[in-house]
Amino acid sequence: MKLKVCGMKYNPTEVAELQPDYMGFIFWEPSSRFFHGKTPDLPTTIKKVGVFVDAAIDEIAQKVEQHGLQSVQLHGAESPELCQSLKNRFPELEIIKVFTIKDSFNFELLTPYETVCDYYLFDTKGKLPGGNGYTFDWSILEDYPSTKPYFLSGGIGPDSTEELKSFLHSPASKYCQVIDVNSKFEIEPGLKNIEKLSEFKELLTNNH
Ligand SMILES: O=C(O)c1ccccc1N[C@@H]1O[C@H](COP(=O)(O)O)[C@@H](O)[C@H]1O
Repeated sequence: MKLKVCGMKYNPTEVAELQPDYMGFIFWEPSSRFFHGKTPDLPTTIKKVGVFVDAAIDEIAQKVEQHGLQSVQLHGAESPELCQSLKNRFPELEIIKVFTIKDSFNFELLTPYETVCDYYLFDTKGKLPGGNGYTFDWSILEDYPSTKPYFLSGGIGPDSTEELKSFLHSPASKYCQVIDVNSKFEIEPGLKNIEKLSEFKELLTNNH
């Protein structure tokens, strides 16, 4: 099982030393984890993800080039057309389209995105577009109708380990490829708790 650590701000270099598979930088200004400045160079084994919320395609494209992003996480109501345009401009770019879940989810919403994105990411619906720190009922994913790999996200923290272990051994996780963590591994927004992340990574490695 792969790991994405999102919301880099104050200590990305220490996070990179843990060798997660993905590291996310939030390019949505209202976020307390908004990243400005130069992103660090990362080992080639770590994909650099830019997180956007309803940004214009030119802004996304500019950030892809400026920061050498390998992936973009589209966390708003981005259309399938926007995803397709990004693919046309950057054929190698991984496109992760986010869908938020509350008590239930209409999986038909995925259909228009099946051919235009590489991954889905399931997060919990909350007041903010992301980074709310709440989990959703993962058993909803028992009805996942696609074969596209997905990221599991939303409020996953050090206390989620037992629940996560049981999810990862259930059929609902068949297409789950990445566990995405953010606010629950922080000392303050954007400052990640390296010790807790290291323990969590160990758990993921030992379970898959
Ligand atoms: O973290 C933020 O501030 C944020 C703002 C806008 C869009 C996405 C954001 N974070 C993403 O939200 C999910 C879940 O985070 P959490 O575990 O609930 O804190 C994660 O993918 C972050 O990338």
